[in-house]
Amino acid sequence: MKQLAVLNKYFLRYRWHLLLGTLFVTLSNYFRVLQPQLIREALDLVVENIGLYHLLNGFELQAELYSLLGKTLLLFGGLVLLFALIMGLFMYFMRQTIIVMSRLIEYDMRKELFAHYEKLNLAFYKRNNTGDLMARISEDVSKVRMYLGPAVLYGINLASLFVLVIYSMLRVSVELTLYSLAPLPLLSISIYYVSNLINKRSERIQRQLASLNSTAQEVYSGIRVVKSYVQEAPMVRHFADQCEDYKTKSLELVKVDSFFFPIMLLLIGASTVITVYVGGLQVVKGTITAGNIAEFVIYVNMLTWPVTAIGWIASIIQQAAASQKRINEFLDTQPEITSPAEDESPIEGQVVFDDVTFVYPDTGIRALKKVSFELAAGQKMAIVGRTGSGKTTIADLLVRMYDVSEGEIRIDGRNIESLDLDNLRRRVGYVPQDVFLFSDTVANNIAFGRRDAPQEEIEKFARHAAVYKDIKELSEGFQTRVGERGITLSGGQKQRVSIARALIKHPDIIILDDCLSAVDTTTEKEILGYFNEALADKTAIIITHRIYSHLQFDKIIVLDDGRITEVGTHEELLELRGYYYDMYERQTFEEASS
Ligand SMILES: Nc1ncnc2c1ncn2[C@@H]1O[C@H](COP(=O)(O)OP(=O)(O)OP(=O)(O)O)[C@@H](O)[C@H]1O
Repeated sequence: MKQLAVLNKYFLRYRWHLLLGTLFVTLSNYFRVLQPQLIREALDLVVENIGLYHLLNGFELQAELYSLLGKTLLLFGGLVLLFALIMGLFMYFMRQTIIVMSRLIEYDMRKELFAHYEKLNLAFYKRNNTGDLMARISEDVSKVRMYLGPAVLYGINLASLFVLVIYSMLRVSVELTLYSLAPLPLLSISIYYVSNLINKRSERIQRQLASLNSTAQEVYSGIRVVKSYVQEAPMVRHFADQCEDYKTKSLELVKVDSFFFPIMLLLIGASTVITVYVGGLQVVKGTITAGNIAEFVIYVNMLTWPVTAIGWIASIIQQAAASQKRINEFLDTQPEITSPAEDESPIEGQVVFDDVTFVYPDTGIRALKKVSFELAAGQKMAIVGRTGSGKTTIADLLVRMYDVSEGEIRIDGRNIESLDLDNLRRRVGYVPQDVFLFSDTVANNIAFGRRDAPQEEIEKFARHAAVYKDIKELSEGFQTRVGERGITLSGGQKQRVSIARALIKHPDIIILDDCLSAVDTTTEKEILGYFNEALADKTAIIITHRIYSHLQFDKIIVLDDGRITEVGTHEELLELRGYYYDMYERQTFEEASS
C-alpha cells in the first residue's frame, strides 16, 4: 500500500474537498439513521393503541382516537420524508466534493505524467512500447481514480454509518445487535473474493480487447499490403479467433458476476431472519418493543451496501496500488539527458566530433567507433555510407537524443553536454529520416517549431521546400488536415513539408537525414537550388544515399560500420577510388541509362 502514499500530496492539495466531503457524508448518515427511529416510534404507537382502540368500541372517543392516531402517523411519515430529503441533499454535496476531488486529481495526475513522459529520453521510448505508455496514462490513472473517488467516499461512508448505526443498535439491545450483525463479516469476505475474481477476469478481458484493437489497427494501417497479398480472408479468421477469445473471457466474467447479488441477498436475508427470530423472542420477554424489530431490520439493510463495499473497497485499493506502482516506475525514471545551464545565445555553427564512440544502451550495438571530424561555421558536409553504418546516429548525437559513450562533441568549442539543451535543439533544424507529421493542418505542421510564424512565412518556406504547389492543390490548401501521421500526403510531400518545418525555425545548424529520398530529380534540383542560397551562412550536415552535384560540399565523409573510411572533397574522394567513387559511377551510369 505504500505505493499509494505518493497520492497524499493530492489529498493535501484538495483538503477542503475532502474535509467538506467527510462532513456531508456524516450529516447525510445522521439523517438516514433518524428514519428507522421514527418508524419504530410510529409502529410502537400503533401497537400500544390497538388494545385501547378496541376497548373504546361503541364509544365516540374511538373515532377521535382513530383520527388522532392517523394525524400522528402522517406527521411521522412527513418527518421521514423530510429527513430523506435532507439526507439526499447532503448526498448530492458529498458527491460534489469527493467525486469532484477525484476527477481533479485524475486531471492533475495525467497532466503531470504526460509532462514527465515528455522529459524522458529517446532511449526510454525505445525501451517501452507505446501501448504500455498509453496504458499507464489512461487505464492505470483511471484505476487510481477509483481509489481516490469511490473507494475514499465509500470508506468514509462506511466508517460514519457504522458508528451511527451500531451506536443506535447497541442502545436498544446488545444481544440483538450481535446476532443481527453476525452474518455481515461473511458477506464482506465473500464479496472481497468475488470482487477479486471479477477484477482479474475484467483485466483479462481488457488485455484481450487491447490486442483486438491493435490487430484491427494494424490491419487498417497495412491495408495496402493485406489487399495486394490477398490476405483479407486469413486476416478475418485471425480477427475472428481473437473475438472468440474475447467472447469466452466475457462469459467467464458473467459467471462470476452473477454470484454478486445472490450472495448479498442470501446473507442479508439471513440477518433479517435472525433479527426477526431473536427480536421476536425478546419482544415476548418484554425487553424490546415490536417497533424495535422493524427498526433493526432497516438498520441491517442500511448496513448492506457499506459492508459489501468493504470487500469492494479492498479490491479497488489493491488494484490502485498495483496501477500506482506501474505509474511510479515511470515517475521515478529520471531523464538522463539534462540541461546544465540556461543560455539563449545564438550558435555560430562550428561542429567538432572528437574521437566519438557510441554504444546503444539497450542493444549494446557499437554504432560509432572513434569518429572525428571538424566543420567550421557555415561549412557543408555530406555523410554517405551503407545502411546501418551509423549516419543517423551522428545526427541523433548532435541534437542530444543520446549522449556519447566516449569522446566529445563540441559546438563553437564548447562540449555539447554543457550547452542549454532547449536552446541547442531550437537552433538546430533537424529533418529526420522517418518523417512524422501530426494530424493537424499543413500550416500548423510547418509552423510546429515556430507557432507564431505568420502565414506569409509558412508559404515562403513551403516554396523553398518545393511543396507550395502541392499544398495549394489540396482541397483546403494550407488549412487541409493531413490525417494521422500525414497519411493523406505522399512520401515526397511529407518529406518536403518537414523540410519547410525545419527551415522556418531559421536554424544555425541544419541536419537533413536522407530527406530527399522520395523526391523526383526535378524537385530535388529545385530544392537544392534553394539550399545553395538559403544555407549559405549555415552549417549543414546532409546524410544521403545520392550524390548531389548541385550542392558544393566542403567535406564528404564515408562511414562504414561506424568508422570513417574516406574523407575529403568530391574531387579528392573520386581520386581515392573507394566507396564514394563506386557510388558516383553507379549513379552516373543510372542517370545516363534512364
Ligand atoms: N535505437 C536504436 N537502438 C539500438 N540500436 C540501434 C538503434 N538505432 C540504430 N541502431 C543500430 O545502430 C547502427 C547504426 O544505425 P544508424 O541508424 O545510425 O545507421 P544509418 O547509417 O543511418 O542507416 P540507414 O542508412 O539505413 O538509415 C545499426 O547497426 C543499427 O542497427
